[in-house]
Amino acid sequence: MDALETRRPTVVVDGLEVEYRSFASGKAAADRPSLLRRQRGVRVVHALKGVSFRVDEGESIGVIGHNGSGKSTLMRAIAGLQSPAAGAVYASARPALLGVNAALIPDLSGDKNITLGGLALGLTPEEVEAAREEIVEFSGLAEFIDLPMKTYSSGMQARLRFSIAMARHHQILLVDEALAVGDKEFRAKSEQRIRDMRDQASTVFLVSHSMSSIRDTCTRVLWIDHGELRMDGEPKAVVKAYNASR
Ligand SMILES: Nc1ncnc2c1ncn2[C@@H]1O[C@H](COP(=O)(O)OP(=O)(O)OP(=O)(O)O)[C@@H](O)[C@H]1O
Repeated sequence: MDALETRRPTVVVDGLEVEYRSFASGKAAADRPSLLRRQRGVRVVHALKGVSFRVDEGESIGVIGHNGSGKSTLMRAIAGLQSPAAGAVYASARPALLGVNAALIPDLSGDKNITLGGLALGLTPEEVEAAREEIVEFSGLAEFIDLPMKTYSSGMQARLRFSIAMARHHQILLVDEALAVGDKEFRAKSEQRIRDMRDQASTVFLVSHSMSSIRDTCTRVLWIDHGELRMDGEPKAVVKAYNASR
């Protein structure tokens, strides 16, 4: 049998379109009569315009593109948090989105947030206890773990979130820029963890503006440009083309 035929698809994105509608405000909108404002003030942003690709188990997919190109929207749509205006997303398991904005409670200590985050991920209280030491160690925050999370820097908060999320095996993991805020040492550790997950046949999506993270971690790269899939291929080639376009 051909090697391609033995690979199992984990995520299929088919003609995905996403639109955001929002009301304009400010002087231009205020100058118009209210009825017109409602009609004319609606802004429609076509954030994804017919994106299609298929991902197989064991692939780690880098997602790159300029600010506002639609990368986070794509992650949210794959996670099921954003409904498509057209097209569809199919996944072999429930994708877990790890973003810098994942909800933990700032007033609670890092330690209490480990409990909260672990339970939110679907771990049992016993599994949270079993994982606690490793989470604290991976985060490198042992001396701060009893302090409220709001006293942490954004990098420290991101480290804790990433460490909690990694306590559970995910068949499909979406990482949106979480690595960018950690320091160099933590980034190297996190990238290794992502490679390990890939070796365990999980599928990882990594959104990043760091081309070195993308090259070191991913087996394939999607370049999203103005809501369209501009290039899909081998990391070195896609990163080179992207850099040349800037
Ligand atoms: N909630 C929203 N309401 C209206 N427009 C939105 C919303 N979220 C995103 N957009 C718009 O959709 C487009 C794509 O945004 P998205 O956040 O997916 O881009 P991105 O590639 O992740 O950007 P960045 O690299 O800056 O994080 C942008 O034009 C943005 O302004």
